[in-house]
Amino acid sequence: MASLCRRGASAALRAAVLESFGARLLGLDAIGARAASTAAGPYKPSDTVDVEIVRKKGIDLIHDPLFNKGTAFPVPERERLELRGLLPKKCLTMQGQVDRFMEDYAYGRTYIDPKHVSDGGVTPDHVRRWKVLQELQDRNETLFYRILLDNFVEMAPIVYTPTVGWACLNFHKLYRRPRGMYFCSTDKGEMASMVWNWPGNDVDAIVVTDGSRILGLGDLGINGLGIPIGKLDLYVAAAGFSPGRILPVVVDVGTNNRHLKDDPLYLGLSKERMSGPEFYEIMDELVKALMGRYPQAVLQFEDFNMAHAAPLLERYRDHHLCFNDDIQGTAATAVAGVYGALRVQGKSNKELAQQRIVLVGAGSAGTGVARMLALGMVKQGLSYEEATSNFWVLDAEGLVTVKREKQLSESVEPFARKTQADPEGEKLADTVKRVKPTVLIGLAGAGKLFTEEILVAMGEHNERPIIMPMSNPTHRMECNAEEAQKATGGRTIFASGSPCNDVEYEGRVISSSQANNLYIFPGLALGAHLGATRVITDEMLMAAAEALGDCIPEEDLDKDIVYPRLKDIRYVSMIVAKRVMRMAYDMGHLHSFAAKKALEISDEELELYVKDHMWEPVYKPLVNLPVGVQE
Ligand SMILES: NC(=O)C1=CN([C@@H]2O[C@H](COP(=O)(O)OP(=O)(O)OC[C@H]3O[C@@H](n4cnc5c(N)ncnc54)[C@H](OP(=O)(O)O)[C@@H]3O)[C@@H](O)[C@H]2O)C=CC1
Ligand SMILES: CC(=O)C(=O)O
Ligand SMILES: [Mg+2]
Repeated sequence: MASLCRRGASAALRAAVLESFGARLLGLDAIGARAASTAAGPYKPSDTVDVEIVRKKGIDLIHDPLFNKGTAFPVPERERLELRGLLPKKCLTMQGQVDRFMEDYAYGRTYIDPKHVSDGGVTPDHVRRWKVLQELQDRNETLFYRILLDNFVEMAPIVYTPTVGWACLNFHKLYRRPRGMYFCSTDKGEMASMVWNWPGNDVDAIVVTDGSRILGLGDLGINGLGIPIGKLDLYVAAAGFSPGRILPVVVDVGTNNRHLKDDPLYLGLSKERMSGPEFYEIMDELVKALMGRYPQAVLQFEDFNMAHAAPLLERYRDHHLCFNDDIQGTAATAVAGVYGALRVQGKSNKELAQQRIVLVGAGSAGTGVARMLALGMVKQGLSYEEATSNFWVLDAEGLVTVKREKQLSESVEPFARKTQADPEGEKLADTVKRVKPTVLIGLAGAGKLFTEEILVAMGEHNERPIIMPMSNPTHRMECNAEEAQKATGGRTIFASGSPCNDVEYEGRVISSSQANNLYIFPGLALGAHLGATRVITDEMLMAAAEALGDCIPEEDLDKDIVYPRLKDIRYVSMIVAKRVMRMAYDMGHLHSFAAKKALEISDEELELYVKDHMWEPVYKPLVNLPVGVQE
């Protein structure tokens, strides 16, 4: 069925769905939000207001961030839940709390010494804002997510890349209170019982890392837990997972980061990283423990190094509801971005098959992206071998060819160049000049690889070069938007892993887009979770990629924007989830009876189904009161 957002589709219908999202984002309470969905379709609960079951009272309730409302506890709840005297007299509305918080967030009272900020692209003010937000999350999650969702464009770079990179680098110094679970190789044999220490009986999404390749920052050991936390913040804000039903996990198998190992403040194992069969034994036990207690949860593997990322995915993907975000989420993101860029050029998805793609970084992300773009070309009629011949892939040793002496990994091997014309180990600049690619993608995490010379060459060979420096965080990107536009006379269609400002060039403002898997993983996981799909297949990922591409409004394509606006992230996640569920259904992987029913009725019905299963950051009543008393 046609997407609501496809070019030429009914703008009015799309606007109506967006508007109904907007109504929620603008602060309709639970009752109002339900009324909105009631008007639109049959997924309506009754007129009664659900009372949240909370087993705590008094100070314990205030100290539980999942239920705490702080100064917004209404008088009846203060009376019935033994809160009187524990809070200032004045009861604020949630909006009143938002206003107080935003003042602190925007102007700040904490001074951060610039010398404590070591990560390029992250300023002391980013760090201050990150701290203010963390403190709020530790106190009151509902308010935190309300604010994060309503200010997503401003705050995603704070809770996520690039600032989360700084937080991971400094995690051992910043650690104050626990969030998520820590498993260690020394816990071998105990994990199945340890997992029962987690307080939640229901978990819908788990993100796990071993910290071995955090963004482009390398091995950060258990400091890497900041990434599952940041990713799951986006699960909640972007896709409406419930904050009480997510679980960030780090598995400590040592670290090869000498600085951390030698640092007395480091909180993980100070020994060399484990590998080989021992590593897989630990992972098998961990996955079994997590899935044993939470068999319905989606498991996202995140930021595992190249040696383990693909093998772990292959180990579990056929019989677990899991995916690797760096390999698969990034791949779907890149496909959507290239489709978007082709449409900016006035071309259709079909012309993917005609692209010549140079891709720097032959790791988990790079080879995942190459494979999925190749599968996209296969969809347009090429054989897989023909498709792979459109790629030139480089790693730290230069162009990868079949002449490479060291053994190539299974994921790189299909992309190794086979012709005499392709010199083994060729430098990027030479490859770009020789091959004249239409698309240049960076996923090496090595900083400024797209030099002026390379960018100029891209501009010489293409009327509208497509340039995607996708590495993270900001200072590991291959180039920034300004460099790309300057070198190509403002003609680049640009998308980067971490956010870049739009560029002013010769009196024009040229848009920059963000090519980050944050557009895919929340909606993909939501679709898989709601559809109880049990596995996540290539077809579901391709459906997610196409859905994402279709979400770009016509008027944004005219401004060279190749991804949807971040302010519409919940809408995007809903569309991605919907298309993932539809594909799962077509492939016989949709096992949720309710989702199947909604899907069989109509596309709109399915959208409402997805929307109504998204958690909303609004205060729910904690005691039974007549409707209206809560606010
Ligand atoms: N935008 C997004 O959504 C995403 C971005 N990323 C980013 O992609 C980057 C890579 O991630 P991932 O693939 O998992 O990492 P890996 O460690 O698996 O792979 C890195 C690859 O880059 C190559 N490389 C390193 N230095 C250079 C260099 N100087 N010139 C050319 N190639 C080089 C490595 O080659 P060799 O093996 O020879 O050392 C390797 O092939 C990170 O910065 C990460 O943040 C990842 C996922 C999503
Ligand atoms: C975005 C992401 O997943 C990464 O940079 O690793
Ligand atoms: Mg990642």
